[in-house]
Amino acid sequence: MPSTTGNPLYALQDVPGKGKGLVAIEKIFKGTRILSEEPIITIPRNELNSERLRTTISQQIDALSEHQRQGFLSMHSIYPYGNTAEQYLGILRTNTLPIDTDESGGGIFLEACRINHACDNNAQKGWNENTMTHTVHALRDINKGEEITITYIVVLRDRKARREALQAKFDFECLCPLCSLPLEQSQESDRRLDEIHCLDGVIDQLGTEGVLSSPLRTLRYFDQQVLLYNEQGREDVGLAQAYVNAAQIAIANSDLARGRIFAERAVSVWRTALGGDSTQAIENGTIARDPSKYILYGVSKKWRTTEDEAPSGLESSDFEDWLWRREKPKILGQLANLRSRATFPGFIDLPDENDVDPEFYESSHTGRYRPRRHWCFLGEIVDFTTLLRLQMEIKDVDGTTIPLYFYTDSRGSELVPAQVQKGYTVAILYAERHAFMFCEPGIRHEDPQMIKIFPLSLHKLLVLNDQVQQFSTELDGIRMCHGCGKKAASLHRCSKCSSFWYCGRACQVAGWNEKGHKSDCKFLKDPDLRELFVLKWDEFDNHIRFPLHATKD
Ligand SMILES: C[S@@+](CC[C@H](N)C(=O)[O-])C[C@H]1O[C@@H](n2cnc3c(N)ncnc32)[C@H](O)[C@@H]1O
Repeated sequence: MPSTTGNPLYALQDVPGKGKGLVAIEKIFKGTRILSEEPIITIPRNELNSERLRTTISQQIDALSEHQRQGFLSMHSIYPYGNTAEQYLGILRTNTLPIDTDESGGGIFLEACRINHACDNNAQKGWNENTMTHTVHALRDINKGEEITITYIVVLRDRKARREALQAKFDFECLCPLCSLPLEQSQESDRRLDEIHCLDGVIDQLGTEGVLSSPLRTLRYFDQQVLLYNEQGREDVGLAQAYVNAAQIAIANSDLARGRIFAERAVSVWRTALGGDSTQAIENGTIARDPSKYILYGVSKKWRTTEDEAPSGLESSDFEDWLWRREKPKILGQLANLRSRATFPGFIDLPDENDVDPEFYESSHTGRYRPRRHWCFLGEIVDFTTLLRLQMEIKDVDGTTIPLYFYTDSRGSELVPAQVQKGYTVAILYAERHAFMFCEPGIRHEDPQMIKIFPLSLHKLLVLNDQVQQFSTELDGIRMCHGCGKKAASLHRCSKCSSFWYCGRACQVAGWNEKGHKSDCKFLKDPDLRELFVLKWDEFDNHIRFPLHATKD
């Protein structure tokens, strides 16, 4: 049967196991508006009185043309009925699509309501408040003879959750390609969809605080969501929203270059999914043209760039690294850098102990979460006291002072008193943010093997790190002499710390006396400190512990 509105793109046909459905009668290209339709019946938004609701709906049905009435009555209902009023209600409950106006919250559309569900839907439904119509757009190319499908589920979760929701609300078992994947692939897809959902929760919780006080961490979430959408092959409203969020965070932090690109990408997805005349495409188009129009523009100046600062000529993966502010993966043979915020995060960037922060954790094949990589919090002891337990005030790389409480079995007395000194630096593996009942958030330390105190200030440690980066790194067999700065292949290393290299005796003396190696050598002799530099922080097999070199062995 051809479309009742004379739309040449599809026809209403019997679809085995699903009743009727819309089927493409010619190839429909991605982004095509498949239909744009006004409701024949609208459901009042604020009518709570069921009697009045029934009357309003009956009046609308009585006013339908014969053709519309036939169409309405032929729609599927999953509810049994004993009289006409119940029959109408059953059809409405099975078929209503959302409308977003002050007066009405949903409605019946002669054609759009005939579209069946698939969890890997090839089309997107949406209410367009500018045209006051329900629209359906192709999310990908749809072949002639292929059924047009939308999703009935607002948040797409794992297969089990989807199955339960569809059974309960629409009384059918979904056998779409996504639900029919072999077990292993289905589990992979479940993991991705659940992770996207979990990230939505984390992002909601962070709210504007995430945009301003920990923008990089929040941006990582959107980055991860986009990667997951791409892996899943979904280009829908969720992906568009992730780009909108990324644009907002960039622009709020004055990064106009990235803000514009994210907004452009959002517009492109909104256009495909909802059309160029949708409010979403129009509003984000305005931001893409002039990102400084965004209301939160410049609330922080942290990432300031101008609109034309985007690099040109980069390989696509390098461009994405730039766009998402990803830290470059280390070149093999390079040393870990203690200034890397991904590996040595400040307190604000640590995972919250009550969340499964996807930047730090991933689900393993056993279904449990495990760290994606190792990380280590560094903080300098500003003060400490022992009342019931050892407690410290420590200052992180951002200068933020936070409490550290020892909840180890020995309540901190396992530490040698000489190690616990103001001005020394505490390193805590896999640290997480803890909300204490009695004071501001900090770190609750439980496992004695996760902590180490280095006898130097955080500033000194970072300066030493810079030296190590310069003088310990080998590139193509070449190192730099710590004494004179000359680069050569045949240098001799300091036999005490094995970390710095010299042309010969004279350079070693110069390094020792004039360039501070006399004191640095003492610190670098500590194998745990050296391990901080050589550990492969990005490769997680098992948890590491102090002493680090023993873990490695
Ligand atoms: C809004 S109606 C869709 C149009 C309906 N097939 C018809 O003939 O009018 C929703 C109903 O269609 C059927 N349906 C939709 N998607 C389906 C699917 N993927 N598999 C089986 N039945 C489906 C279910 O009976 C569901 O309650």
